[in-house]
Amino acid sequence: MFHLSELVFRYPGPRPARPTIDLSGVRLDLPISGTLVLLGESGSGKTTLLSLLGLLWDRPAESGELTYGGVAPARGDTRTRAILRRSEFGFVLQSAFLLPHFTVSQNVAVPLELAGIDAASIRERVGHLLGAAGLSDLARRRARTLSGGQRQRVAVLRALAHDPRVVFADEPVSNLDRQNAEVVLDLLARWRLGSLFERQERRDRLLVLVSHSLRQARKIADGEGMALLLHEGRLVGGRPYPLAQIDDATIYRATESGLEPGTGPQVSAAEVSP
Ligand SMILES: Nc1ncnc2c1ncn2[C@@H]1O[C@H](COP(=O)(O)OP(=O)(O)OP(=O)(O)O)[C@@H](O)[C@H]1O
Repeated sequence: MFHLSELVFRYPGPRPARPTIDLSGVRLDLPISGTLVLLGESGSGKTTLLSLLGLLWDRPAESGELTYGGVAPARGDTRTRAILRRSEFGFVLQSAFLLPHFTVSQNVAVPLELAGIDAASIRERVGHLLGAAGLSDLARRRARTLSGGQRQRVAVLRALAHDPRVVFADEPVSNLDRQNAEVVLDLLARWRLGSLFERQERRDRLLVLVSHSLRQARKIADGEGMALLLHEGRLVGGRPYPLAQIDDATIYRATESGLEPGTGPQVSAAEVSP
């Protein structure tokens, strides 16, 4: 469970007029299950909120509280953040930060090595993942020689390799052609639902997804899922909505009229517990 309470965040540097993320008055409990889509116009704070949830900022929020599994790493506690990130989370960020001089296999193996898994099991799992992504032929290629689409597939495998509890994906298919996009979406869905690793439990993984496209988000979430709709760093309606209850007109109304949390867009907001 993520728990957020009154979270306010500003980037360091010249103090902007308003915080980048302003969840004053908002308390959220987000279970580790299903898909959580961060929606909103460009600059609304989606990537920033994703990086806060992913504990990528060693500088904590300006005020408020964020805990994961009951743990709130203290200011400056970079070690706890790093341990949680590498054991519990996987990241597919906008630029695929692969290790350029490592091979494809070595890149995918990184989280498994960090987890201290034995060499034979790593080889087996990496082979399985490369096969699932159609990358077996490229196992020995240096990452720097890959195309953009290949690189993104490797980045997704690396994010999923240790079967993390939460995967954060920031526009994971926005720069991909249809074929590569299908592969990436399929891998994310199979990880979440367990079939990628023959995991029985289907409901204990969370995909946090940033997307510009409601249609794409719906597809990835498989018709289910919750959405946080951001506008200028604030949470429209002050709560998550079922993805199925949001349409493009809702997003347009919310972002055009600058609705404050609480006044909400015209979604039929049945009390929702995400
Ligand atoms: N490292 C940074 N330092 C200072 N300001 C930043 C930084 N990163 C982002 N911002 C600012 O924070 C605001 C929110 O940015 P963010 O990237 O979270 O938005 P977004 O909704 O993900 O946008 P997009 O859809 O265009 O990716 C923007 O005004 C942006 O200029």
